[in-house]
Amino acid sequence: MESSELKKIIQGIPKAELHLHIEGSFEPELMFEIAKRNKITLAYDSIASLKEAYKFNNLQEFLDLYYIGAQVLIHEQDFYDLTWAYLTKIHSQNVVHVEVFFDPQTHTDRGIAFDVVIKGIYKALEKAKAELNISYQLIMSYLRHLSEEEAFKTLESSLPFKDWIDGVGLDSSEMGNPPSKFTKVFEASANQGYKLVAHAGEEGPVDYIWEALDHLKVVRIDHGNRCLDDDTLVQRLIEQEIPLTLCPLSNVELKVIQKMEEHPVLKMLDKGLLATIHSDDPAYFGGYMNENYYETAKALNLNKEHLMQLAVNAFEASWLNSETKEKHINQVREYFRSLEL
Ligand code: HPA
Ligand SMILES: [Zn+2]
Repeated sequence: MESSELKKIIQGIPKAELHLHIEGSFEPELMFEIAKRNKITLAYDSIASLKEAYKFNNLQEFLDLYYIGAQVLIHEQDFYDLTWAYLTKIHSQNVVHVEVFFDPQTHTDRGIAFDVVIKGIYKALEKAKAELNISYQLIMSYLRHLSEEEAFKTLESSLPFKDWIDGVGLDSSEMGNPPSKFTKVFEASANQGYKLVAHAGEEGPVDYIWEALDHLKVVRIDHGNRCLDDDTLVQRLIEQEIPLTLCPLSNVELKVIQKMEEHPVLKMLDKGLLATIHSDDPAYFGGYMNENYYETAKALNLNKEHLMQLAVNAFEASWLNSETKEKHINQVREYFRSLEL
């Protein structure tokens, strides 16, 4: 397929984004603008020099910069502007449903109140629902490099806003911080009615995916690249229809894979896994949903059937109710049929 035709097809697909860290959508231009109004001096003297620093050898090198960037977010308006910028961007890419991660501890640890963070994010999400017709779910992620006790404090802080939060996740430095470290707080989160997901098998071993399933009882695995190392696990994921939210550009940028041609998503689709594609931290990894679809399709020579399957899988894997899921899936199928006319 010609590049321009492929791009046009991808643009037109109604898409769902299920793996997105709102702090990772912080574009350098907006970061400088917010830093300026909050009278914070960034360690980089220009947008160009900040972008120059976006070269990572692993997850930790990225996280170090991601947490520094987040430090300029102080007021509710900052969180609102960050979220609104992301939502208008994905609207331009025909993303119609999003499940957004936010990391409260990245902010509460610097003295920003939980309610400041969530109110800014929530108001932008509600505006997008009303004005851009984007449906959403909100997922509060615990930082796994911190203790379970600190995660419990975050759970406690979230309770006044329980109606705004749909689920909890687990992110940050994976190696040395296995899912089992958070068994109790995930159980307590489930008791509050939160749905459960966790990053597992991004850099970490296949055992971490098993732990996320067996100890945390998650309904979805974020990344999960490493599952192909274990046939028994693959069978389990297929039988229980556990989705994997893959992030191809992230995987290349963080050297989880050496090049896009090695990305496991096609093998996963061939095996019948519920694999989906998302952007993770688009401001840091060089692309939003369209760019992730495009680079993956180009490198793996994906055809229209594959693209359709990926788009359908994302709605299937979402937390939309079954009627709305069906509606979106039919729209995806109709779109691909219309391309053949
Ligand atoms: O890609 C990621 N992996 C783990 N933690 C994260 N926090 C933001 N992005 C990521
Ligand atoms: Zn992630």
